[in-house]
Amino acid sequence: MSSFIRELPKVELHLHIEGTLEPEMVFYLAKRNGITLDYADESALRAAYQFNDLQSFLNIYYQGMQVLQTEQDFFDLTWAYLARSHQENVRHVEIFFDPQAHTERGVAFADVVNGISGALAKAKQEWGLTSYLIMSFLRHLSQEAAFETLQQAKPFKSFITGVGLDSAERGNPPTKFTQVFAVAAQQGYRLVAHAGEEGPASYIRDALDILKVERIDHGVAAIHDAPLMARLAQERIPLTVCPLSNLVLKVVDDMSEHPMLALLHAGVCVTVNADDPAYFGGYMNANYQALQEGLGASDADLLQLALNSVEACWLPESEKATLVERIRAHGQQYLA
Ligand code: HPA
Ligand SMILES: [Zn+2]
Repeated sequence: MSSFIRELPKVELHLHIEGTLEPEMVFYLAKRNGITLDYADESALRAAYQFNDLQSFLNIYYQGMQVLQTEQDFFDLTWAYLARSHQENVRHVEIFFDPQAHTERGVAFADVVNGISGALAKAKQEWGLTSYLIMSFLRHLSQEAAFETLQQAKPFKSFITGVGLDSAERGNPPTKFTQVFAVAAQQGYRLVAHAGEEGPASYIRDALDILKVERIDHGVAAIHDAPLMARLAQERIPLTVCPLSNLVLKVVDDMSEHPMLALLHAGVCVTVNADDPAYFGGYMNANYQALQEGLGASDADLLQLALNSVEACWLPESEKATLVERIRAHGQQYLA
């Protein structure tokens, strides 16, 4: 790992907190909560992390998170992620959580949000690590279920900045959630959606034009649609791209075929993110490193990607300016 990458100030915009659940914590929480697991030990669990596509990952992902039961569990999970991020010089994060994956199992919405928010507040206090929380609807469930979740979120509105859309993409188009996104916007949530990960470029268009999202999560399918790519570049619509995720879930066959640099050099506001790092082999630094070693990204490319993340994030302009200054100073130190 180069010191350029390690010391680069970073912003993370596409991270599922449940996707940071490391096998060690699965076993620790299972024991604490009196849950028996189907795996003998941590390495047996890790060995089950063999994915062919998004669905094969989601099956393991929803299974693993069943050890998350109490507010303290959500606090500990989030705290471990933030400590790791702080170590990797991540300065600001905008993270997803999947409330329906927990309330469906009988966990209280309040326990989920209070646990996560408590850790976010502590990281801000201790390290100045800033954050926003994004509530993601599961797209394999109905729009009605999403409406119920939006209702449950009402008392916690001050802790939740945005609404997103994740889980199984194919067959669950953005248009399935048109009304609930419109109501969420009226309530003051900012909007994002996963689109164009496994699904077609048309899902990216529909997320923009029908759901009215301001950022696309993944969006790599845009590489197959030249007019869409031109529009993304022209309007500087951010894509929160996740290189190691795309490799592990076989969205690309090899990192050398990843569209990140083609999108970057076409002027699209692409950003680097970890998605579900416990499952995909690495956190932020590992994703930057994969782009450098596997795709041949230069330090100047990585610097631009980090600047794009600041442009794409939801911090107030004054805080963005501070981050831009730090990243540029880092560039001057290394690239002069
Ligand atoms: O990458 C993802 N795609 C869709 N749903 C998800 N839920 C967690 N990670 C993902
Ligand atoms: Zn994701």
